Amino acid sequence: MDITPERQQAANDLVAATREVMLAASVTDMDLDEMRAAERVLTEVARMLGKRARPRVVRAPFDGPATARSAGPDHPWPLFAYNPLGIPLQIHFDGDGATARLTPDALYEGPPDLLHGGFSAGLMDCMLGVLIQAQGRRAVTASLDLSYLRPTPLDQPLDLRSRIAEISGRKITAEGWIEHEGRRTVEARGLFIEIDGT
Ligand SMILES: CCCCCCCCCCCCCC(=O)SCCNC(=O)CCNC(=O)[C@H](O)C(C)(C)COP(=O)(O)OP(=O)(O)OC[C@H]1O[C@@H](n2cnc3c(N)ncnc32)[C@H](O)[C@@H]1OP(=O)(O)O
Repeated sequence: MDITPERQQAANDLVAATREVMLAASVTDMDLDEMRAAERVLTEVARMLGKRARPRVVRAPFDGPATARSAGPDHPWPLFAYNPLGIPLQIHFDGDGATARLTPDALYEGPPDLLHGGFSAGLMDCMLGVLIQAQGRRAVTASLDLSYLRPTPLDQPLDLRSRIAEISGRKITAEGWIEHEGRRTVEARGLFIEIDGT
């Protein structure tokens, strides 16, 4: 089925609403009966949506980040607009770098009141990988090293950054970091290998 702009917007709105439900379901303190009632509604919604489904989540076009990069820093590329499990990011490209701002909520908690380190790794993989994709290169992560320098808080704005460090043949090294109030909490360095593919 063709993805018209209206359909794309409806799918993105549905995913955003699902994310709200995920957060609400995780932190709700309702009575037992209310929780059961909510569960019945959600099960019904899942049945309704599943009546006609594709086997995989919709893929955004490969050249989307490159198009956003050519349009300039005021045209961010949205990540995980079709998948409520991903952490939604608006990635801005500026020359050889990328930036994003995120305020992680309770869904992403690891240690009490802090961002789970696995999510930090996922965010860094995305910031590095999408920056490479925005240069028109098809590459996969071969290795990703992280240093957790200090705790990363929830419910506070975080700045995410990435830049290309080196390109040598098929090997692309990129670096990234997460900042809170101007101090780095996480640093990452990843090796990406260009692959053939359409
Ligand atoms: C259709 C496709 C769509 C794709 C969309 C992409 C955009 C997505 C963007 C978002 C992405 C999101 C991110 C994701 O989620 S990507 C998903 C997670 N990553 C993977 O699943 C990758 C799995 N691994 C592989 O497929 C292969 O191992 C690759 C392709 C990486 C290399 O196997 P290949 O047989 O091709 O290469 P080679 O063995 O000839 O090695 C070549 C060179 O690389 C060096 N080397 C290799 N591995 C390592 C290592 N671990 N550490 C250090 N160095 C390593 C090696 O020494 C050699 O160097 P040199 O001797 O030449 O100096």
